[in-house]
Amino acid sequence: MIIVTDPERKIRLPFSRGILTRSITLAGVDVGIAYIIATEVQKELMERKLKLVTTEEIRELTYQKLLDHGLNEAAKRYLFWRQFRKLKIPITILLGGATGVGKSTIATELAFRLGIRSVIGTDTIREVMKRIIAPELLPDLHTSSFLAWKVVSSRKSDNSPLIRGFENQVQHVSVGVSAVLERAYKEGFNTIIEGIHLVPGYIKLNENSFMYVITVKGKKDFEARFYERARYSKRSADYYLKHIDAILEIQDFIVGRAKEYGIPIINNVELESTVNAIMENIMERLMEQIDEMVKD
Ligand SMILES: Nc1ncnc2c1ncn2[C@@H]1O[C@H](COP(=O)(O)OP(=O)(O)O)[C@@H](O)[C@H]1O
Ligand SMILES: O=C(O)[C@@H](COP(=O)(O)O)OP(=O)(O)O
Repeated sequence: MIIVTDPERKIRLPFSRGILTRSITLAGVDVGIAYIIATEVQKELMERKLKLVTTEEIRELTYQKLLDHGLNEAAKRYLFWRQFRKLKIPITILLGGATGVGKSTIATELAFRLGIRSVIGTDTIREVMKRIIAPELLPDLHTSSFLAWKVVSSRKSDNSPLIRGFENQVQHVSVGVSAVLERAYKEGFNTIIEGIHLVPGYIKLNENSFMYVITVKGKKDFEARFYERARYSKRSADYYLKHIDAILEIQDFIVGRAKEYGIPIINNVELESTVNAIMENIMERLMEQIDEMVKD
């Protein structure tokens, strides 16, 4: 058995092809190829008759194998994500977008790949706030975002009553979102927040906040997502399909805000490419930061 040691983190663990495969997939490598590379690394370690190997030696060997497979970009990403985890830079990822676009699915996949344990939905924050603030006080909290307009007579604005009602709910839920964000910044832990209430311009971001607006093109795609979600949750597709025009109008409003505030918009066609696009973007921005840190 090969024992892996990390003097810095004072750990000694048996070599695991599964753990190495997962960290290679973090670099955006297909899991099948990642497994092949992890197997090659294991084979080489066994041929060297090594009983004890450091994480640094595994990193170098894996990096070389990625290059041998012609995966140069993935090799760079592999080194980056390992360096990122060592640097312990606390990051917050925020995924906004209309209901049903795929935010919580993407959040779960990102959390797995980045080893982030704290993931919270704004609909959960809203549920907590609903228990504390009675409908008589804030009626818009106690309904879906696309129905809030029915219970509030909001201030005059250029927007439609639907959007004014939606903005009301966003403004109120943003109080809870900001509380979660501030705690994450103060405690210095990585967190992912996802939900329709993450609308650009409603929450304060810092240099380690990475916000994205997720979209789905058109009614057909929304329909498929609602039916897919209804297969394993109690959120009935018909309820959302009945309000599809309102949901589309809200998506347009959120996209407009994203363009106004320079927030990346990602059309969520295929989960894998959406997750990779977000990780690429985070990596690029973090690498700039790390370069700045090294320069200073
Ligand atoms: N890229 C995708 N392609 C196909 N289906 C997806 C994709 N992303 C998410 N889904 C599915 O769409 C449904 C809605 O996703 P979900 O994450 O619940 O949306 P949201 O959190 O934005 O309301 C889920 O059943 C999910 O499995
Ligand atoms: O208010 C809304 O539009 C959705 C938001 O759900 P997410 O998109 O945040 O999952 O909550 P629901 O109506 O299901 O209670």
